[in-house]
Amino acid sequence: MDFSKGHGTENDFVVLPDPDVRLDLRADRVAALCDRRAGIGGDGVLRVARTGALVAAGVLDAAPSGVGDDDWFMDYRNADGSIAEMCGNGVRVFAHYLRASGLASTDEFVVGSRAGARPVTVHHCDATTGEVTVGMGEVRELGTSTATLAGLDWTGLGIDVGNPHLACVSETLTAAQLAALDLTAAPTFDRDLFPHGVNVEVLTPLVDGAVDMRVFERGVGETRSCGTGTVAAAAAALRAADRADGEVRVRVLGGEVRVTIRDGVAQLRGPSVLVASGQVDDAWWAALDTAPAR
Ligand SMILES: N[C@@H](CCC[C@H](N)C(=O)O)C(=O)O
Repeated sequence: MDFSKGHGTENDFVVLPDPDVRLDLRADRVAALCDRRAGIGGDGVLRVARTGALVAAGVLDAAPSGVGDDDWFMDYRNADGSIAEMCGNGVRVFAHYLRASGLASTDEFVVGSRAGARPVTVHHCDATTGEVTVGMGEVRELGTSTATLAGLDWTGLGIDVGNPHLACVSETLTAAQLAALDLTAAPTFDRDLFPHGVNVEVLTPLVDGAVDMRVFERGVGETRSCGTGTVAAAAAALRAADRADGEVRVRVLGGEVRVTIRDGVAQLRGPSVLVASGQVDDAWWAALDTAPAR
């Protein structure tokens, strides 16, 4: 079984090319692959499959609107094996992988996701590095809510960008205070507003077009970046500054991305790095079937 390993602003993924959907990506197998000590390690898995093949295999009920059977589909899984609708950093790595491996032959194409079609533009690509803009679709505001994280209460804006976020802008928070927060424990949040869980972002206010952000991701824990989270953060930061549209540079632990929001629709631009490729050992993969439940 071939794999590649890549990251977008240090949000890292195991990329599994599986065009015809032969792999059974059970949650325990995904978690084993993402294990940083006993597996390859990653915040998630990106299965590279044809949309039609995922439907035929019963992984998807139907192709999402705007996604054709022959389009490549990013079948995204969180490190704990759960399925999420979208991954903004993942789409950049996915598009870079398709282009670098020759599976995509143009710089503009559509990537399928459970949240719908995500058009990408590959600005630069070689075997190792890429720079990609993703059309992230509609930014839907869900209203104000609160969460407890790092022992503190945060008020934020619930935002749906295909997956759920609570983006908390603190007007008094400095970058140094943000860096000092302990984000090891999972947040508590309003389960009525977020029945399927939520990704929680904490960020500084918009200054000179930029914010600093940290994130606790559903199904993963703290990550060094979250692309959909940066879109939610940008939307919340603009809203806190009484604006709806604009461009925001979002600084995360793993680097920086650029989010543009116009008329409620977002674009995300940022880097991708492909760091390794190889083969998952067949015996290790097969032994997962007899390993005790994790
Ligand atoms: N890291 C991703 C988001 C991955 C999904 C998220 N953990 C969820 O469960 O919604 C990104 O870059 O957007």
